[in-house]
Amino acid sequence: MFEVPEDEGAVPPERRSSTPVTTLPRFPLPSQPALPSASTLFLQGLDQALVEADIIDPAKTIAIPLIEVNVDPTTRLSEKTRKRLGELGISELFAVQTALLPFLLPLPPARALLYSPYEPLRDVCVSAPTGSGKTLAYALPILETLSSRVVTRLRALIVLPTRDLVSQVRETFEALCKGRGLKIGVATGQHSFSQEQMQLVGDSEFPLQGGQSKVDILICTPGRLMDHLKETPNFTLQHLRFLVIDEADRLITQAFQDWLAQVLAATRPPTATEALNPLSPASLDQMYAGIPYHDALAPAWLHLARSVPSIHTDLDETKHSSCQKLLFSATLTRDPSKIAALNLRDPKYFVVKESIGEQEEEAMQGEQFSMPATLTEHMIVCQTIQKPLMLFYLVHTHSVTNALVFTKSAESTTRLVRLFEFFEHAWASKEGGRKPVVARAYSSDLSNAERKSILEKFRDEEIGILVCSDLISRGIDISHVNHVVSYDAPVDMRKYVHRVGRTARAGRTGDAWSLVEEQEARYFKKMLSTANHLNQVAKMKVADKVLAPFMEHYEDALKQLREVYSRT
Ligand SMILES: Nc1ncnc2c1ncn2[C@@H]1O[C@H](COP(=O)(O)OP(=O)(O)OP(=O)(O)O)[C@@H](O)[C@H]1O
Repeated sequence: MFEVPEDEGAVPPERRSSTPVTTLPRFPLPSQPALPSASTLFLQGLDQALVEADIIDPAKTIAIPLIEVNVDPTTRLSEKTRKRLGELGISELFAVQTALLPFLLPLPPARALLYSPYEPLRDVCVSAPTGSGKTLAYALPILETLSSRVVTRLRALIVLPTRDLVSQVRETFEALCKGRGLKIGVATGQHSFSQEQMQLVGDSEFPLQGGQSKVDILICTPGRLMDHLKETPNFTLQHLRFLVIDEADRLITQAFQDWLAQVLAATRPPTATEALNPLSPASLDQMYAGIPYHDALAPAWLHLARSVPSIHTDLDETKHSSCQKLLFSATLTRDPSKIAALNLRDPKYFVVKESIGEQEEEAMQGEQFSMPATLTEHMIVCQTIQKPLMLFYLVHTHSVTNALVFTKSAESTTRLVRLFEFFEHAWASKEGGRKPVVARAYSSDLSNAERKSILEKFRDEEIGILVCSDLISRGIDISHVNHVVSYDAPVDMRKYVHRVGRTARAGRTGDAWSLVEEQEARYFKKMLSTANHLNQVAKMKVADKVLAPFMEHYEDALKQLREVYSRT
């Protein structure tokens, strides 16, 4: 039996033996491995490409040279495009554009091919602050790449969550592509389905394996895209070179008709087995009803052509779809399960944000949001009853006009506008008959034509305050918005980021004000602090005596509002 070695110091002197005891060698106690850092733990399970994202400094710009060279090696832009940008008043590339253009426009320019079946192109995910120029970051590479096309085919598809955004992005493309011969179409359901079909594919008498298109670039909402995929003869995505999903985090969570899976499937060539299986949607018989010839199939679809004898050899290389997926958002999800649904091909991530110290990075867990550097944020905690007063106070003490005011519903939007009008008329007459500040509601209750006209009036500064629901919290670009007021506090950080991002765009300054009811304050602060953003929002206290001058007119306005509602 072994004698258990004892620590000499722990044995009383009377029990210590004079003969040395043979002790077993001591081994170090098992030690705990050092704990991984908080940021390492957070990154576990994330796509490696996301971990290795390219971080781009938001302050980075590159001047667009006007010298006469065909393709400028730095910006990768052709002379025609640089000239056009100059005419549009754009003289430099913003940070997100400085990174995307070289990546998407390879040198020499001849390599910007319309098809790349043997060298699959890498997909791209971009997270960049609101107003940082993401639209041009994809519109410019699309324009430059498609300029080399001879035949019109549907080669770029841009999917956006709302009709308003579709028409905004269309305007950008039309301005940019002027004189370049590229045809741009939209599909949002604003026109009748047959009208849209005519505009997109024309008169399709008989099915063509290669499809048919009257547009090179299609900008659409997912719902109408699905309708065309299912029901428009000869509408095909096989020639797509670019699939852009803008406001990607919102769109990929929209389950509508399983739109994403269906669109992705339509960009992939069917396997030979799928093509021969009469039950498969990709079946040749179903698709082409036995038409014996093909009409310009995309390279990766050529095996479907019945008129082309398919002789397989060991040297055959797999042909890939040439479609490159580009995902954009100011709040792009880092949730691996959601990203997985996109089936990205060797994705490259670009993140535009201030680089921060290692220690700060360490302290950050969870989703990170980067805001425009030119944005100033405030929060005012108040009682529910005081919120209208706070709005009047902001308008008349902090000159909050050219402002978007966000409420939680279309109904509260209408009510607030009525109250504001009653107050404003009384207040303006008190101030010697000056013109009252005009407020209008912008909500889903209005028709398209009404919404368009209201937005135009707001752009022309005939309307000073646009009270709206979250319908326009994403993407809408109105340069003169100086203020954003969250009259009802946003319920999550994403909403907050997109709302406040309607101001401080393209390097301009802007202010965001959040009115937070006392009972919501804890939740709101927690939301900001989880996003490591609490310190960036200044807390403002507004004393009762500052609000007192507005009180009388506010009470009058409330009385008038009550009368209106009791009558209706
Ligand atoms: N290089 C540039 N020079 C000057 N203005 C630019 C440049 N790039 C974009 N802009 C302008 O900046 C504004 C914001 O651009 P854009 O709408 O693309 O932002 P965004 O990043 O998509 O924002 P959001 O996330 O809110 O949709 C637009 O008015 C656009 O014309």
